[in-house]
Amino acid sequence: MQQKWYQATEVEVDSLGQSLHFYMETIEVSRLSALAFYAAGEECYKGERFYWQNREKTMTLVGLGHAHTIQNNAKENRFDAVEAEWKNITKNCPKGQQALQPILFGGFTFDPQNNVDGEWTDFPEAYFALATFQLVIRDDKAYVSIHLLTQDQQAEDQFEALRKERDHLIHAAQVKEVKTYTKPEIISYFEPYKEPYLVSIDQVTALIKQKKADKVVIARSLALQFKEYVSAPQVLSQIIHEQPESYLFGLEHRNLLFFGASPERLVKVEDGRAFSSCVAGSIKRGKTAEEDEAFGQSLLNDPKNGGEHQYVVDMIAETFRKNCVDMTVPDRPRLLKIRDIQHLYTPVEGQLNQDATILQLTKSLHPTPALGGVPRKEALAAIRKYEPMNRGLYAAPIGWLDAEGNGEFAVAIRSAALLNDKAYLYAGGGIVADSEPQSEYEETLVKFRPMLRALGGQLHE
Ligand SMILES: C=C(O[C@@H]1C=C(C(=O)O)C=C[C@H]1O)C(=O)O
Ligand SMILES: [Mg+2]
Repeated sequence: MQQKWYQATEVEVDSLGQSLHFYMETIEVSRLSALAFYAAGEECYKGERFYWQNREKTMTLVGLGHAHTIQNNAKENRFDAVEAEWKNITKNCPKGQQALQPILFGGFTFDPQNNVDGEWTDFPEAYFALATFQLVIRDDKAYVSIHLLTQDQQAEDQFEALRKERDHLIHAAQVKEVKTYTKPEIISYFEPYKEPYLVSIDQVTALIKQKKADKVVIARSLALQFKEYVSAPQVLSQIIHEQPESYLFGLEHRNLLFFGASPERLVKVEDGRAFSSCVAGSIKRGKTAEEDEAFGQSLLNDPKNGGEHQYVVDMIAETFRKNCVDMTVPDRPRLLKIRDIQHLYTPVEGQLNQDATILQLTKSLHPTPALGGVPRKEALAAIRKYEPMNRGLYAAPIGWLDAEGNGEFAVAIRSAALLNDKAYLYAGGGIVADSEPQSEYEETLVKFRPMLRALGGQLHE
């Protein structure tokens, strides 16, 4: 017999001035493939799906369909607006049982001041969804929830139809053979701003030498054209197999899938404890264990990378100091090794103050000097001036929160936007006074690699 929980609560959605009823039901199901569940939504829920898995693989989340979206273009107010609306919707939700929590998933774009047209045109500055069908796999248990927000007080028929649809989706995910997806076939590969990028590194280091900023993260993109349409499950399956040691994420908005495999946590909140990670300073992996070790040691001892890293530690530690008690920050970084690259890494944690929340921390932390720079204002101005693109969700916070204030946001690097038969990959690096254009360029090539591999390409060394 399946475990089953059903709840109905009344909420007010202020922005619409409406009173809504929130019906939800959660069942425990035998473990199923999260990707197969995602793929089961291919026909009916394209454009309204999301996928998430944390680094430790202890939490996997899939959403199909939108029971409700929270989106806005409220600039610096966007974090508060999302928080207020989510609080309103969930204020009558029963607390205490993690498995029954409705989850809000989405992201905040990197820079709401950026209006450069392209693949991110029309993408909201804050874009979050509560899924109609939510799959959560935690500690080897799988739960599927139905969420329905409606004005109807009598929604039994509607809810019954959703139960049928849920059973159909679970069945499809459980019985279909595990599909093996082929890699997309690339027909053209284009580095749109290679020359301007190299020039901009010199311009930014000049700016830094004139003491107008200390560090600025400059990024660029790579454009791919495929032979034919590429599907979301097809690319997600590649990163699931190829990047197991990273956060994995996919978020659909209309015909765009933003996806990636990031090693970097922005913030996690669990039962009142907050965690962040400082990840900055990079070197490639060695071809042998010995070479890898030697590269790692040289990264740990390199003053230029150490400088890039320290700006991040100082800023995240300062933010935690303001929002937490019992804060811990190790004295020196260690190495974070992932498939294609090694980074300097310093974890930070603390006990959250009463009034601090995951979205308030996200608001304060974004962008950290790992993605923006120091000072923040000057760095953002330099990015707007020297980066001829729109980052969209690249380098931005992406993740989830529940009704009790738990949640996690990753920094959406090692990421790409897929639009039908085209993809745009993004990568950047921290520029400090002694950065050199050619080695920064090569660092971005290494950072493109995870998404390029997933999309069927490879780099000429
Ligand atoms: C900006 C990126 O990565 C960031 C920059 C790093 C660096 O310059 O050393 C390292 C890790 C990330 O914080 C990216 O991957 O695009
Ligand atoms: Mg770097």
